[in-house]
Amino acid sequence: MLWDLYRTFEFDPFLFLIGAAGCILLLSKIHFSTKGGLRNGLRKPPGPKGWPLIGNLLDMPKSHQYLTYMEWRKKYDVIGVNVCGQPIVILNSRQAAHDLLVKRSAIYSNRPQMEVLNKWGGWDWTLAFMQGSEEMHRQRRLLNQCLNKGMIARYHTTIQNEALDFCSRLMKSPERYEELIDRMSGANIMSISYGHQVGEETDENVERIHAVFVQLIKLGNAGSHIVDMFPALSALPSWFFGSNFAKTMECLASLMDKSLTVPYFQGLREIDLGTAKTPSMLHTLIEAYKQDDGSVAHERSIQSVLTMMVYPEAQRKAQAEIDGLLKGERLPTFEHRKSLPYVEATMNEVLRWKPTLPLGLAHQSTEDDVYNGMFIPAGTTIFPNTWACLHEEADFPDPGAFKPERYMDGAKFKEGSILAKDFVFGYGRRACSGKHLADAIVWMNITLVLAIFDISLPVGKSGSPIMPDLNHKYGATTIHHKPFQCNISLRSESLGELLRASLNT
Ligand code: HEM
Repeated sequence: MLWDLYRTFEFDPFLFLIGAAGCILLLSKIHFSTKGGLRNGLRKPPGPKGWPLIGNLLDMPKSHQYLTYMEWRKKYDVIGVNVCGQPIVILNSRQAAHDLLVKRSAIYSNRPQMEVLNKWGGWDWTLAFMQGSEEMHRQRRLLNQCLNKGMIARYHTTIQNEALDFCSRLMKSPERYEELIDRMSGANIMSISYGHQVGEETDENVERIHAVFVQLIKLGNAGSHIVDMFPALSALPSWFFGSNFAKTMECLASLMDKSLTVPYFQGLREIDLGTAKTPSMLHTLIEAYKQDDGSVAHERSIQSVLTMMVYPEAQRKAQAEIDGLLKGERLPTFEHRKSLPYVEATMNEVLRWKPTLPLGLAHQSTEDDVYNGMFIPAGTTIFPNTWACLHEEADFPDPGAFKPERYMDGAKFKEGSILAKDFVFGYGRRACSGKHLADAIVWMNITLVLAIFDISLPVGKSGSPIMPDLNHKYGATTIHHKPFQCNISLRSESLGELLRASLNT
């Protein structure tokens, strides 16, 4: 990056002045926030000691941060660090996450400034990275109107049809499972948001969602870039941070612009022509803004394939439950959800085992606060360590193992079980707006795939099964499985017939 900087930088007195002003602001911010007084004998949240001015910059892990924070948790469940003057608090327990982000949601529901994404990456219209404002409340209200729990039943038919379509494509080309999961996630978003049916094989809207997601992984969470820590630096042109960075930003901004406008106008045209699929959110809220977050649901679906392959016992139990209810004569629908507790437990474990957003999305506090004698100043960035909340040995013995049985009481779903969905979709007033929709999409796809297919490990030349690498990659915000091979085959010809027949009805 420095090399790019030298190559592209030519001395410009105006830029020099801006840069100098930025540095002064930066130093004064560091000076005042590290000096920031503690009142009446209150203490700071504990954490590694750090250095003058840069604070804990050198202590911060470069990758898989949630695991390092879990290590630190052995000493403290609420950790305070300070990176170049920016106070950061990491909530390492269910109790702390609930106490602050849910119970005190009124003052912990801002987002840290995401200058890089919002200013250069064209994300300023997306709710997820918006700071508290009238527009943010308006968007949440609109989304809630379309996606509250009671509304989701309106989309059941669409979700079921997309899942059947996915299964029929999977039946023809099982080796393309990953690409097909991508298509299915995008297709759900497109039809539910805009009433737009995606094309036969490739669809530019779905491909765009995927491309945005790939760029986003590179950029990541709050504080991933120096400009997010010191917003004054955003007065500099993007090329100041390297030509690659500037190109990535340009590409992301153009993708984001098209993601907003292309499907929106396509949807309006389809409504006008009467060719739109209904019901869609666009139908409900012609003027509403839309969110493209199918990518997270995508990773959930991939992980369910992975777990079913590596944990065949869980797969067999879930299939036995489905067969016991439907006798191989019908395919599951949403009506069967309550009668399939082991499938529910399996889904809960898929969500818990490797939460896609292990540190959620960062929140920011808007008022000074005191928690258990610790002073948390306004403007603190708060990371809920969702991974730690769902990997607590006391709550989930042997937390690294995939065990749906944790939630079972005999043949019933155990009352009072800790539900992963209370954590993986975030907390309080900024919790995921699409959580009920995502819950329905993930359930339907897991259940149909279990009902129709067997997923197994591929066999190598020596005749022994090839185990996938279960270590995951961690982008700046999200967990990703490493590529793996698997065998997906129809459980029986009659199930294939049932699938073909349901596609024709
Ligand atoms: C399995 C799939 C999904 C997971 C695990 C997930 C998870 C999350 C998480 C952890 C957050 C941050 C919550 C917080 O700040 O505390 C979030 C925010 C958000 N999600 Fe999702 N999400 C999923 C699917 C969806 C879908 C399908 C949609 C849209 C239909 C959606 C729309 C949003 C929006 C709009 C926000 C921002 C809310 C705000 O900042 O006020 N999500 N999601």
